[in-house]
Amino acid sequence: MTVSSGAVAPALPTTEIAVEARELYRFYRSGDEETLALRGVSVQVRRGETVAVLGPSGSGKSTLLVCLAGLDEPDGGAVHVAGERISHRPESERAHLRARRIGVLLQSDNLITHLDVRANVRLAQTAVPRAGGRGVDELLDEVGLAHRARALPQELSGGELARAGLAVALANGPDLLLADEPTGELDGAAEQRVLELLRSRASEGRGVLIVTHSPEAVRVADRVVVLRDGRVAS
Ligand SMILES: Nc1ncnc2c1ncn2[C@@H]1O[C@H](COP(=O)(O)OP(=O)(O)OP(=O)(O)O)[C@@H](O)[C@H]1O
Repeated sequence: MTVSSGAVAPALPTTEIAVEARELYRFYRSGDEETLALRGVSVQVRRGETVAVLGPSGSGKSTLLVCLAGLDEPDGGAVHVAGERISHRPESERAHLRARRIGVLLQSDNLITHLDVRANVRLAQTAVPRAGGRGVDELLDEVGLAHRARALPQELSGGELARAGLAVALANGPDLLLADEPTGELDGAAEQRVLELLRSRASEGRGVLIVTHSPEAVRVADRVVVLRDGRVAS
């Protein structure tokens, strides 16, 4: 594991890059107040790589993650996922790219409340009916939730919800997995299992970026990017 400036190395062919963000800026305005959440952040995750993003509360970690996912638009800079630009495009195009290429796990969960766990995972696969993908049962087994397949989200514990959310995020076989505190709700054994799962997905040639405070997650990461005040700390 190395600590990185997050700087972008321009020489890699785009086929080797899961996500590349260049000089991202994001300003939030409420009334007269302006918050500079991202101030020129450049980050790259290669295929096969697990990157942990650390930083104090308010340093811009979640903002970076939603900009990489195309869930929010940066005010400046650009994001490319698997060589395709996701920033500064209509929401429908961003959603289409996300459904095919990206798995996202946010702190607020990504489950639809009136569908059981199994149906939630299946729904996330509808954009990618390609052969060779993992089936719903295999995914639920991998996250240790096969026995809760028929449960509704509100019937799950915090740790089970996190793992169901992860199964949904992995359901489309993403080139890029973006996860905000994927192990925050998990005990030691469950955390190990999830971290091993993320590592195994990276070893298949996917890029994995996790926002985390967990020392265990930092330990398994190939590289750490530290944010401070909306900038990559050097
Ligand atoms: N929708 C919003 N409107 C206004 N300000 C926001 C909004 N979202 C985030 N911010 C502000 O932007 C800054 C960065 O927030 P962000 O959530 O990205 O930080 P973080 O590093 O993820 O924090 P934490 O570790 O506490 O989750 C903070 O000052 C936050 O208050």
